[in-house]
Amino acid sequence: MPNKGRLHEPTMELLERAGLHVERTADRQLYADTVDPEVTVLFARAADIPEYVRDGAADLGVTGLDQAHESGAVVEATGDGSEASTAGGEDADGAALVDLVDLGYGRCRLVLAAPEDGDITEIDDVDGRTVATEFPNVTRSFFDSRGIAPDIVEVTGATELTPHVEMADAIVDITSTGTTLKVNRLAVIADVLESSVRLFARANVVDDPKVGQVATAFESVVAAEGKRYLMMNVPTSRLEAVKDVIPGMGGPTVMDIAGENGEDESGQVAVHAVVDERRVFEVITDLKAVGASDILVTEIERLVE
Ligand SMILES: Nc1ncnc2c1ncn2[C@@H]1O[C@H](COP(=O)(O)OP(=O)(O)OP(=O)(O)O)[C@@H](O)[C@H]1O
Ligand SMILES: O=P(O)(O)OC[C@H]1O[C@H](OP(=O)(O)OP(=O)(O)O)[C@H](O)[C@@H]1O
Ligand SMILES: [Mg+2]
Repeated sequence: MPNKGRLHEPTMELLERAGLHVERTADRQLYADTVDPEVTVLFARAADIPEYVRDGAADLGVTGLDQAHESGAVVEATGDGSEASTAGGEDADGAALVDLVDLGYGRCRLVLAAPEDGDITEIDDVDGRTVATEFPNVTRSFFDSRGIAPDIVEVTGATELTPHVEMADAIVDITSTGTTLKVNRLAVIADVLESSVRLFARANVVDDPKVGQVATAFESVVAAEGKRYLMMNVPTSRLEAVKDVIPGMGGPTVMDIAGENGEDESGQVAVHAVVDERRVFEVITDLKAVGASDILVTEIERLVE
């Protein structure tokens, strides 16, 4: 997993929520045990993680899809039936990376951009010009597949500066909010790649049961994201109206409320349901209107579907 930078914290949080508590003793420690004796965590640069996994130094890796492509790996999709895709050149040693789970964070686009008021307005204009990037392999294969041959200059950061100091005519760089491009007066010419952080495995470990367990645990955290758990009391006579308000995932769970003798004396049932967090406000208003009371809203840590 990433040792620093923007991907470090969310990845640590993901491991915690997935139940894989990391037992780290020092801040700069580069490997650590987890509560699972079969799972050890290595901390490396986001850009190096695909190489660790392809080499077999690690079996699984958490990093951006952009980094996987830049490493030159063949990236195979799983689970969603989509075709395996390749970018960034051939996988010489045959060590493909399997994209197991889209973890949802680090969402960004790799784009071709050029000065707003310059003479580059479409991809073809870049032919014979200079493009600066932190992603030379992805950039080269993007232009190769279009029969365009710019000079590619590799930089390690602050790429947006290069067109203003005559180092490059255009750039291929990451954008998410678009702020950095805008303040540097650069316009998007074309999309190169969409990326987010993924759980990758080396192809030859995909069938390992432990790899499956980690993937399922990570998936359950992603599935719980943006969901809330609602608990409430409902008069039996109002149950159907409440069910109409919360269609939920396979409908709500309905339980008897035990009275003193273990019998339902209140004429009420307890109803539990999973609701999209964006709908919570609206759903609570509707639930109260149809007679629900004592409504509790809680976060969901994991959701194993
Ligand atoms: N602005 C951004 N928004 C969303 N995701 C991003 C953004 N910048 C980078 N990423 C994702 O994070 C990955 C790691 O980025 P990078 O290697 O630049 O590390 P960093 O966390 O930005 O740290 P630093 O730039 O200080 O080395 C990228 O490959 C990309 O997948
Ligand atoms: O569209 P925005 O929201 O502005 O984000 C895009 C910027 O974020 C990243 O930079 P980062 O802060 O990681 O610095 P770096 O260039 O040194 O990696 C990326 O390289 C872009 O410069
Ligand atoms: Mg960065």
